[in-house]
Amino acid sequence: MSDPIHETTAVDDVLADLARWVESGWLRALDLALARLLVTQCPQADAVLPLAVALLAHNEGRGHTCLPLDELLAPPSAFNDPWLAGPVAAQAELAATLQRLPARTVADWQAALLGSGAVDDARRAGPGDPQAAPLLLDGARLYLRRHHRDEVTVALALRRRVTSDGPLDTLLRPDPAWVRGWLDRLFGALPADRIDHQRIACATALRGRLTLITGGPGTGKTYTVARLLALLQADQQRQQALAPAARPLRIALAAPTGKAAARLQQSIRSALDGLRGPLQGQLDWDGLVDGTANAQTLHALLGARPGTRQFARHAQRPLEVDLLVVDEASMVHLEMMAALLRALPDGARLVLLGDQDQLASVEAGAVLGDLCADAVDVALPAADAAWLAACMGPSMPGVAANETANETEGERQASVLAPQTVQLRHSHRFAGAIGALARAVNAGALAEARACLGWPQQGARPDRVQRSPAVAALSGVDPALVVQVALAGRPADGVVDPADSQAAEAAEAAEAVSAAGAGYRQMLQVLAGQRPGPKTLSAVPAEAHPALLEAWAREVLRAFDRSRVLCAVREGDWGVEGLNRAVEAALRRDGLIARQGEWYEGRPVMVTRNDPSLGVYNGDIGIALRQPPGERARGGAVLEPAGSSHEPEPLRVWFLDGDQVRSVLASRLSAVETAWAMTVHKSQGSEFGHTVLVLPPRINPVLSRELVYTGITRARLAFTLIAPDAAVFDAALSRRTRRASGLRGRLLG
Ligand SMILES: Nc1ncnc2c1ncn2[C@@H]1O[C@H](COP(=O)(O)OP(=O)(O)OP(=O)(O)O)[C@@H](O)[C@H]1O
Repeated sequence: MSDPIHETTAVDDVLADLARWVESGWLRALDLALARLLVTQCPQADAVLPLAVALLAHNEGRGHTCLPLDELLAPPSAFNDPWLAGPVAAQAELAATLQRLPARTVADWQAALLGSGAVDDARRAGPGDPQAAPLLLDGARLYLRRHHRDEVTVALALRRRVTSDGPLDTLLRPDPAWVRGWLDRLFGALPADRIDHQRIACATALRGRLTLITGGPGTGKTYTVARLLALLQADQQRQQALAPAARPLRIALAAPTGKAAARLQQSIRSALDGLRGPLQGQLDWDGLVDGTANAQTLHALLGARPGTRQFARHAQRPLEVDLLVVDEASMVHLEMMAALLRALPDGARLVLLGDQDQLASVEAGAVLGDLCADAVDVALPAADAAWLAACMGPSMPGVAANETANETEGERQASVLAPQTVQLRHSHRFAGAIGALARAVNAGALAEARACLGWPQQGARPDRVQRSPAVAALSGVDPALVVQVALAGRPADGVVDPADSQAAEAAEAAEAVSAAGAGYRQMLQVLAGQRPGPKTLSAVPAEAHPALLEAWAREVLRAFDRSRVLCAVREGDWGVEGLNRAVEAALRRDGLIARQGEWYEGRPVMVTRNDPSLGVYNGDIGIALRQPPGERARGGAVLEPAGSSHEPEPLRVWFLDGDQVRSVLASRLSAVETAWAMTVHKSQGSEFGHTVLVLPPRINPVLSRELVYTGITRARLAFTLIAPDAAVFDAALSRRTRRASGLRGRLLG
């Protein structure tokens, strides 16, 4: 390392390798640019620096928050792990580059990086140091400075919530018998031999300032939270009776996307409606209903400032809430979680809901997975266990809150969040074939998953294919490649949303099996057939026109949600781009859409960038509709006569939030893409009557068990898999997504 000529050559060699990897497409130009920049700024740096920087940036782009040097430098078999990404050939090249460098061990790399001038030691670095280097080394993990800061913020804030005495602990705790009485009222009396994790979640939340409720789709997370809200409201009223100065409970509901927030609000509202009758007179319902009337996106809750990473709410100007419920927490990335925790007052309760087995957030971090990773199936500390046992009554013998607890403390170091984490295990929605497939996929049980799909053995081409010409015609896919999984069917225990009456379900199911193509055709038929025409409009006063228009838009949007094509990848014929083109072509051929240019009536679009001034957020889905002739809408559904103008009415894009619709002029939406097909990533937080999952013909780094599981669990009634090669499905199931992060380690007790 002392020979400057050798060093320069080694750096150049590494840069040349990186440039080649950019050409071959597995490294981004951006990764190389960052490596070059730091080499220019630190001319004395060892050749380790550009390689580490490029790999760190590459990892960051794939959702990892750090570069773990120990894993990078482990023998090749270990770094074959998909987290280091890239095709096999790239991994071989990387191995060759690593071999060429004189630095071999983690200690060599640490010394080289810390001596480069571009990397600070996290254990010595001060937070606001103006001389700070752009990168931080924390033990064997290399970070971009901001990821390190966010990770430390999240870990410290969560630790504080579960370990220190906060304002909640000074409040008068309810008596366990009082809690038990309320749980019986909210959930019904419990058979003596049953452990009910939904009740455990409520008792856990009552005691602490942080509760994590995880579980697959339909396991009753929202059902539980509605009851938790009622329980906390009852507790607040109890406290107000004892200490009249105590103020009413201030509740906030939030989710990462507008769609998920609307779903949360709707589910909570209908669950509370169901409780109101039995509990009339025992709770301040108006207070509770008012407090839960408005679920927001996290961006809106925190006051996102367009074009910056700043929020209006932060530690110095915290949120004014006593209880914050965040749904779809698996989609919350590290930076957002850090911002949320900074803005949340110490005394407030935080309840995170999500499915830890789903895909992690698009941006860096796998926060929910990290928080829950060690938190399930561990024995509880005695005090927590005693509290739960007292609240649950005889149904909870001894101490095991997580009844499969099979390790004692000391055998495994568990997360400090373990006592505050509850996993719901019983799906109330998925009892049929879709549920069986989702469970098999989540467990990586290939034989079982293949059996659900009608593929008898590994390596064999499906021999029991149910052909679906509608999907095939729509997407230009060979019908032999389409496999449909049976309908979800009615849940075995008969639990069905009131809205899903049996007749509607049967009709919808029959429609669903005829595949997404039929679903889109049906949506376009609703669009054309239910449009309020001049005759309908002239028969009612002008003030009633907006409501008619809104009802039409609502029906079109609901019809669109009955089916959806989801893709694993974006590019190619089997990706979002190709399938969007194929669907458009098929619908145009059938005369169902009249595409002229980019915009056409019936075009479904997804917003790709937040625009608070228009009230649209990344992930929102809307449909372009034209007002009936002679009417013109401005600012939603406020109509004005079009006068004598014969210009076509402008297209407006309509969005559905729960039951509410709103619209924006299509010409004002600059960041949107067509959404006949969308990625599984973007579908998180939504569900569709019939989901068609399309896998690419070749194995791709994005394929994983979590991706397939997330795709399947978007289906409510029917699921169709289009897999050109069964081996791709097998490969996806064999790969678990792993995200490099230090968060899990920072939360160990
Ligand atoms: N203990 C229970 N008793 C009766 N019905 C229940 C129970 N728990 C949940 N359900 C019902 O099961 C269905 C699914 O519940 P819920 O929507 O709360 O699940 P979820 O986990 O929030 O689902 P998702 O992840 O899809 O949002 C709802 O119809 C709900 O009313």
